[in-house]
Amino acid sequence: MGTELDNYSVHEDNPLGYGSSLPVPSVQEIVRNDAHNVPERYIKNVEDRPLSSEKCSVSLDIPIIDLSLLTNGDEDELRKLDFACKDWGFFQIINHGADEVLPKMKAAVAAFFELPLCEKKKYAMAANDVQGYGQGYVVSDEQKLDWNDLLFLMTIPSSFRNMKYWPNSIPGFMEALDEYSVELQKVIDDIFSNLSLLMGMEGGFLKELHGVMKLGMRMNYYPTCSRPDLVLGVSPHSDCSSITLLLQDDDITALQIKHKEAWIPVKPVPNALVVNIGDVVEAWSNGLYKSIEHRAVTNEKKPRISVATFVIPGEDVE
Ligand SMILES: O=C(O)CCC(=O)C(=O)O
Ligand SMILES: [Fe+2]
Repeated sequence: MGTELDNYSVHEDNPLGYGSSLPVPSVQEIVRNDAHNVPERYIKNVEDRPLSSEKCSVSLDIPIIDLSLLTNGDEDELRKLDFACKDWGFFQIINHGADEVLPKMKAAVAAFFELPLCEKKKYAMAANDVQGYGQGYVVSDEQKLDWNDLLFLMTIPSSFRNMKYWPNSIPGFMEALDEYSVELQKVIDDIFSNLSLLMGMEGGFLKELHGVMKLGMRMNYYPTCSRPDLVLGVSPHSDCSSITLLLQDDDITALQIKHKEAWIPVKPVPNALVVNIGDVVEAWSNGLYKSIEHRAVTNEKKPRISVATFVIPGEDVE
């Protein structure tokens, strides 16, 4: 199982210590040149394909948590959150207060991927970095690749920003990321204060446990694929964040999570954010809350955009 943002040691020339990636072609460009081309390197081994022998169940939905109820101290909703973290490791939040900025954020990300390749390449990930435009964590020439292009940026704290990766030709791009980061921080505070209560701690406990809390945003672009049965948008992995918040298109079901040995599709709820427990909270909760394996599939009809925001504790945190 691959894990986002971990399994790497800190290098002197790699300020974030998240490792580095070999350059591979833009999938968006492969599809633009020939919509029917699915190069060998993207074709998963039979057992790893989206519809391999594993059960695919469509009858279950992950829990939906009303964040406004939680902030009003609703005990039933708090119990629901506890169940969601234990039994699913995933939930969707509604009434989170960030609705207004979501379309702006989606538009900013879409505008970036609409830029011509030569323009996007100005922001290409350097060999020793994870920030920038690229194709994820490629460590070997033999590795099977995912059907996905991405732009990864640290947004908070601003001292972790590397401005050479921030597209400056898109009006409103920085404002959208700034606003989205500010709104998400409030949502994150609310979630952690409720998780702290569930763990029998003071409301501010888990937030403080992070030390310097950082936000890293992985903006994903999944082009259409003529053979969605052969490829994966993102291979199965768990996030090594404390929690991750996912913004996704309202009309495409692509994210799948491992639940009781089956891959369960996460049906988008308009304006909701998908939240998942990462490896850090799994450890902090002594394994009570689960960091669940997930993956994304592709489709033939419509490209998809998602933004995964990883909440990352300070380096010195146990
Ligand atoms: O796009 C998705 O639905 C999932 C993305 C994801 O899991 C990630 O970026 O870590
Ligand atoms: Fe993920």
